[in-house]
Amino acid sequence: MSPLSAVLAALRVYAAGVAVMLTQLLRRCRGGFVEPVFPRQPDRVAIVTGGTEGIGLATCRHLARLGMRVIIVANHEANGQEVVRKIKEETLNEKVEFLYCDLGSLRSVREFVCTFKEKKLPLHVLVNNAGVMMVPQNKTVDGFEKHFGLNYLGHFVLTNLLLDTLKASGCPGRSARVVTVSSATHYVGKLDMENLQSSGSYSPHNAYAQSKLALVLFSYHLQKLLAAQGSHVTANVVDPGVVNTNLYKHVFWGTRLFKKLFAWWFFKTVDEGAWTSVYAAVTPDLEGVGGLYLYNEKKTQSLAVTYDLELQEQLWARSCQMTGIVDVTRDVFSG
Ligand SMILES: NC(=O)c1ccc[n+]([C@@H]2O[C@H](COP(=O)([O-])OP(=O)(O)OC[C@H]3O[C@@H](n4cnc5c(N)ncnc54)[C@H](O)[C@@H]3O)[C@@H](O)[C@H]2O)c1
Repeated sequence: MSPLSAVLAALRVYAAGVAVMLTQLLRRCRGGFVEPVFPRQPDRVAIVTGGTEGIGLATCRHLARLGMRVIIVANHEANGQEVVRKIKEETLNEKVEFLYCDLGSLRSVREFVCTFKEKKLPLHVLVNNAGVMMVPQNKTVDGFEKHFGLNYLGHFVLTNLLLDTLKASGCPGRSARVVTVSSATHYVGKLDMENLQSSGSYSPHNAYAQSKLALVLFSYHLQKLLAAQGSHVTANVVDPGVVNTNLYKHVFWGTRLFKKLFAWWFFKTVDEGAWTSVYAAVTPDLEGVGGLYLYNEKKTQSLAVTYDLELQEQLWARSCQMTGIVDVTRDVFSG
C-alpha cells in the first residue's frame, strides 16, 4: 500500500468513526439508550472471547445476570481470575469461569478447545468478541499479520473447532448461536485477496478494517453452511457502535484526548456497547434467524461486497488453507 493510500485509509476509518459518534450523540440528546430486557437463560452455556475487558466483560456480566454458565476466554490469566471473582460477586452466579486462550496462536486456540471439550459441557452461545485495533505492524505466533491473524483467523479456527459441540447443543426451537463482533470500520475496509497479510507499506487502519470486513464475510458464509447442513445453529454479526474502552490505546493521540474529554457524549458506555451482542445471543426474536448484521439491536445492511457469495467462498477456502481447517464447503454445497 502506498503512503497516500495509507493516509486515505486512515481518513476513511476516522470518517466512519465520526459518522457513528454523531448518530450516537443525536440518540443521547433524544433520550439516550434504553436497556433492553432479556429472558433468563438458565442451563445455557456461553463462551465469550475477550471477556476480561471492555465490551466482552460487559457481555459476560449481562449473560451471567441472566443465569447463564459463562466461560470467559482471554490471554491474561491473572486478569481473568480477578474478573471471574468480580462477576460472581456482582451477579451471584457461581457458574462463571476463566479459560486461557491466546487468539494470536492457533496452537493455543486448539489447546483451549481441547480443555473446553474435556469438560463435556454443551455450548449454546459463542461470542467472538476479542480484538486488537490499529496495533503497530506485527505478526501472530503463526506469522500472520496481527489484525488478520488474531481478530479474524483466530476466531475462524475457534468457531470451526467448536461447531460440532454447537451443533450437538442446538435443537429445534432453541438454536445454538454464534455471535461475531465486527465494526462500522468494515464499511471502509478493503479485502485484498492477493495481500491478506498487508505486506508492503503497512496501514494499521486498513489492516483493522480488513479484519472486521473478513469477519462479516465469514459470518454470512458460516450461516449458509449451517443452514445447508440443516443444523440448529445460527450465525449473526454485530456492530457495537463506538464504545469507551481501552481498544483505542494505539490510535492517534488527538483521538485519545478527544475520547478522554468527550466520551460521555460521543461514545457508548461498555454496557450500551454490549447490548447488541447480548441481544444476538439470547433474544427470542432471533430464534432460528441467522445471516444478519445487527446494530443497535436491529437488522441493518452491511457493506455491499459482504453479500458477494463468491468472495465469501474464496475467503473461507483461503482461510482453511492458511489454518489447516478442513474445507467442507464444496461437499456441502455440491451434495
Ligand atoms: N470499542 C469500540 O468502539 C469498538 C467499536 C467497534 C467494534 N469493536 C470491537 O469490539 C470488540 C471488543 O473490543 P473492546 O472495545 O471491548 O476492546 P478492549 O481492548 O477493551 O477488549 C479487548 C479484549 O480482547 C482480548 N484480547 C486481546 N488480544 C487477545 C488475544 N491475543 N487472545 C485473546 N484475547 C485477546 C483482551 O484481553 C480484551 O479482553 C473487538 O472485536 C473490537 O474490534 C469495538
